[in-house]
Amino acid sequence: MAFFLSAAFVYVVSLVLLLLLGATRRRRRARAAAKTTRAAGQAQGRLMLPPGSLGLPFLGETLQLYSQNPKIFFASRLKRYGAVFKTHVLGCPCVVVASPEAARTVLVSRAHLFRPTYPPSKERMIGPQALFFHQGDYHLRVRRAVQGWLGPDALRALVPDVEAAVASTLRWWEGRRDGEASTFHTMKRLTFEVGVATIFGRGMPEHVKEELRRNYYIVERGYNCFPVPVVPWTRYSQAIKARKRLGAILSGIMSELRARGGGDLGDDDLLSTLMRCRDDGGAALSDDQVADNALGVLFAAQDTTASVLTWVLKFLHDYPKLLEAVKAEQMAVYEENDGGRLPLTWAQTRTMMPMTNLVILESLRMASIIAFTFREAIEDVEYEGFLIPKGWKVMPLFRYMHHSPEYFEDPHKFDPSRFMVAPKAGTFLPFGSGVHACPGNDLAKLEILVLVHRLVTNYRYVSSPAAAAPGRARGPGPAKRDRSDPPCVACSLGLGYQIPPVPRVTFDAFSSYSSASFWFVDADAGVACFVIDYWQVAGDRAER
Ligand code: HEM
Repeated sequence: MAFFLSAAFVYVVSLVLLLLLGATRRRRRARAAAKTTRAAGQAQGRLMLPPGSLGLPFLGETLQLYSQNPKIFFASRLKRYGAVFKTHVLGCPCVVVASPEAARTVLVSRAHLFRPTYPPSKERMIGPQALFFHQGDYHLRVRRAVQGWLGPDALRALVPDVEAAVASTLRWWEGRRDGEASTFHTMKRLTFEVGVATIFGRGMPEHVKEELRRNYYIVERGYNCFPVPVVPWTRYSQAIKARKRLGAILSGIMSELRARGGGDLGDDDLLSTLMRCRDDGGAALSDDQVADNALGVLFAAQDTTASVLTWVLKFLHDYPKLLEAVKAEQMAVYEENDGGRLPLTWAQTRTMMPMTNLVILESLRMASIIAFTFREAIEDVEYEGFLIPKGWKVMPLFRYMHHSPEYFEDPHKFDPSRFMVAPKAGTFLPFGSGVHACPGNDLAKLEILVLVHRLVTNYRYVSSPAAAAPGRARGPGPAKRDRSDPPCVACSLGLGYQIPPVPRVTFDAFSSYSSASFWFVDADAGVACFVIDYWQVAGDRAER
């Protein structure tokens, strides 16, 4: 027996050593390949393109990207070529960068050489004058206005609105029966409410809000569809029409604001802040510019935050000890607020919720809902001896860095305590970096903190027996509160919902709605894929 044990031990140790050796060799080979390419270029007195393959003519490597898990597509090339490589996907030659240094170069230190780039159909849908698509003076001016409005003073005043939106969303969720509302859709309701309060202030009449919501969702449904504008019944055409209606709604609101204020606009929302925004010569933004930016912010704020909220709830559900710790700190706030009778304050969200904050950071890392971004080189750029030609796309891979063992020990483990020590600079970029970094990050965190506070102090997680029935997936959702339960305890979970018939997905456990909607042309399918993927993975785990 002792002999077998020691043989097994020797076998395991040798296997581990061999694996480590293999990984080191692969890394060394990738570095050598990059060095050889660079040296060959230097010898000929010219810059070389980064290593990698441009694949087939026209198609590039798009088929490879779509026919496998994107994570594997990128990981295999990163292993072979190193942290900077070329490829050709979705019709564009592209340089992929996956090191903090390269990401910093593209997004921060030489950001002026790389402009943000989106497909024209997406620009048209959001509004071509929205700040995401610009750089230079116009971008800076609008960004200053948006950033100012999402700064600490504005957020402090916004806490009651976020609390009210959270309370009404949870009340709405509580009343739903199984199958009526997934977590993600419910979180989207919440983020829409908060977005509207932030952009348009408190006084928006309910019927205008409803029109806004109706048209917004039509736009959203068409956002990821193949753009066929001439055929009137496609989702894309419908979305373009709805976008025009949204522009008209905003125009009406602006006229009303002007009429009411006689030109002296109030300052309690983002819309009026944008209307007051002037350039150095004193010229105001046009109504189209204001509308594109207001709707752009609504768009940027919604699915991102709803996605992260969904992941936070999933992780709290999966790690009961963490849930207990989060609940303990939230109950302290609840008690300080006289059993929830007093409103939450900005100061409480900043100082009394350290554990919840760590859970949010770790959820942002694990889910990495914005897996990457795109830029385009506006001239030939030299990076570390390589050429990034003018017009090529550049793709910083955030998720790859967030899941790299080089920067995060045991990266697939959900461990909020890792954030008690700040990560190495430039390795954790859930909100991007540089001139286009997310100005809404504090608002997003505020929404999550307020939701978690309300949820864990008023509800409890339960498992619905219906959820386990064959053909149904168990997902986080509302279960009717059992009045015999002690009040003010944790969160009700356990909705079962019918899985809609959608294509299988090939994501790993930490794919997300946002990336799913990127890979699938249909936004609804994207939502369903996310739900299926996530619960299938949960099921697999339970069987192990
Ligand atoms: C957890 C939620 C969120 C995540 C993960 C997120 C992530 C990001 C990222 C990665 C970028 C940079 C994209 C790039 O460099 O190409 C970005 C930009 C942006 N985000 Fe967010 N975001 C979130 C919530 C919000 C919210 C709540 C708002 C507004 C209320 C917002 C407004 C914006 C805007 C306006 C930009 C463009 C900034 C510019 O181009 O200057 N985001 N976001």
